[in-house]
Amino acid sequence: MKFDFVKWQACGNDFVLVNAFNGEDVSEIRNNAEKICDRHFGAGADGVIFILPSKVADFRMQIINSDGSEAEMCGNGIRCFAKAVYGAGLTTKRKFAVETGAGIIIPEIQEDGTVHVDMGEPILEGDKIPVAGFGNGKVINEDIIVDGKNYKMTCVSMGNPHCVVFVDDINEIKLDEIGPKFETHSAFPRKTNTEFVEIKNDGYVRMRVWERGAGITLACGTGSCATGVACMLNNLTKRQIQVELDGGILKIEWADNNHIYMTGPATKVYEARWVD
Ligand SMILES: N[C@@H](CCC[C@H](N)C(=O)O)C(=O)O
Repeated sequence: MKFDFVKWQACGNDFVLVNAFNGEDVSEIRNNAEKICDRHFGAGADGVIFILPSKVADFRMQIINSDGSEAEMCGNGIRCFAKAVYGAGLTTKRKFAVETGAGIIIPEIQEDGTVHVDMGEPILEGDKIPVAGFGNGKVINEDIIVDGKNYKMTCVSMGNPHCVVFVDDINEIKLDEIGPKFETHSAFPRKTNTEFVEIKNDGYVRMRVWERGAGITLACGTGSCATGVACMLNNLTKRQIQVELDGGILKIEWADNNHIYMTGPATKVYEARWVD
């Protein structure tokens, strides 16, 4: 397997980006995502992202988690994607449309190098909320028992599933122990990403994440959007907040048009060729 790739990171959430915009066959790369993401025997990444052509948008983005599973959307990834396609000269537009498993997402590269993204509307009920046993209604501040302990969860889909849990002290959460138990809990037939959130004030929260298919990561963009929505649904914050993650800070807004807007950085790390 030989292919060129570019390593990107956004708030420390890191990705191998592969350009297949001209219709290259990337099935072998896709099937080897777990090996490529391995931090000891591979390039090391939280996921592999493919730049693909689209019939309905300027581009299509596909994200494969580090365990080889496919996700519908990736918030940090789309900021990397936006700067990668612009930097590679695949578009001259700074604002464009990207087809994802969560619908059309619109990133816009700002003058300061950050990327402002229209992440679309959050989904609060229906079949995209993967919570069994709670009917099809909204899941806001509902009980869930995980590993014998009762937690209050709010479930938000940004195209991909998120379970947001508010805690008094985030430093007391043993993410590596409890994260996998949420991910594979029977309440979530499609598994879930889980965000633990401590409210600092009505405009600033601290969040740590256990990602479906990737485990502990330094940041999650869709998870930050879901966190913002959950904060606002529970009347804990204003509609514009900053989410402090282990790898950086994201600005999240739930606007009057019901769209979520996310703003944050994305940085190229290196270019390389995989040869094995
Ligand atoms: N880190 C991403 C989310 C990646 C996908 C997630 N693990 C899933 O399976 O849904 C982000 O920044 O949104």
